[in-house]
Amino acid sequence: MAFPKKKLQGLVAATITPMTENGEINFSVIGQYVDYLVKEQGVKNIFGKSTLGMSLHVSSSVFRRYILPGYQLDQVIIHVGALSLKESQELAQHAAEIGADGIAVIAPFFLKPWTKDILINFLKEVAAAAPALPFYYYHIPALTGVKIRAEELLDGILDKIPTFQGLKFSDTDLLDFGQCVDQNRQQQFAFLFGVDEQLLSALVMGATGAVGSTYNYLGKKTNQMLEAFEQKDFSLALNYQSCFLIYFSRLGFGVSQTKAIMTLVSGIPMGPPRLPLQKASREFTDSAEAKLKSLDFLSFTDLKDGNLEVGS
Ligand SMILES: CC(=O)N[C@@H]([C@@H](O)[C@H](O)[C@H](O)CO)[C@@H](O)CC(=O)C(=O)O
Repeated sequence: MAFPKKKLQGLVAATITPMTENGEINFSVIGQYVDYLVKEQGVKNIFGKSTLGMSLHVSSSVFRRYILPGYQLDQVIIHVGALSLKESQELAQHAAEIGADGIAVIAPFFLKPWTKDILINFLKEVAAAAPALPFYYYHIPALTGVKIRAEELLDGILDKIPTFQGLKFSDTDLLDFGQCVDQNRQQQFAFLFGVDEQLLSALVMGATGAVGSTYNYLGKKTNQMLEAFEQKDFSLALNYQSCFLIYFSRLGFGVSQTKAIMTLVSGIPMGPPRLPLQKASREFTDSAEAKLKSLDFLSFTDLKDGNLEVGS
């Protein structure tokens, strides 16, 4: 099936769901948030109802707000995985109704599929509920507990799911990822990597884009890494990735931490997560703030020379 939309590539921010202090969705800052992503971080695609955005806790109607005209987003992909097939299908239909550019689905994670064929049959039924939308499989075995290799799943997938357009691969198994790319080159799928700390390695393996939490506040820097990679300046690209590894992985990447970091960096109040997740502690926020200041966060000076000692 041919879709009119251009291929999803480059960076895709897994959306954070802004909330008020009492746990309601804070619709009033969504416009500001989108503006920040596009203008300050150079990130024009979003992945809604993401893991980071507390997918199962948040209604899909929230994403209507991201699809308003004038927001300058290229693509809004909505994750429609749920606890039952019927619910996933309803979410898929809803995504189509509100004008999403694509849907993504994780493997069912409570009563789990145990073979490739069972998983494919499930995904096929969800995809069929939104036949005009590109479909992406969201592979995140550490959270779903479904360990079927992505490479196995992709074998012959277009015969079953004609709307299949790509893979969001949130796993550290680069061999599996590389095989997915290698064995499907002719298909022009989007191979979107989802472990931000390893993006450079995934680019080497053929990633065509990335979906992740850190692109909310590190989008600009990661775009510079993509550019360095494109220019074959691998040493500079490695400096960006190392800077990320050395400094940011120490801060922590959970939902609460990401909300706290994003609030500090963007100035947009992201609020607390919903239970059972806990708000980042005061200690975390204070130390993150000090760390970001000491890093001269917005400039990351001296990267070009490989000097990673920025304010450490
Ligand atoms: C488990 C998890 O949340 N992984 C993140 C990564 O972006 C992750 O936060 C990052 O690599 C830092 O560890 C994404 O793959 C998840 C994501 O895109 C989503 O929220 O749907």
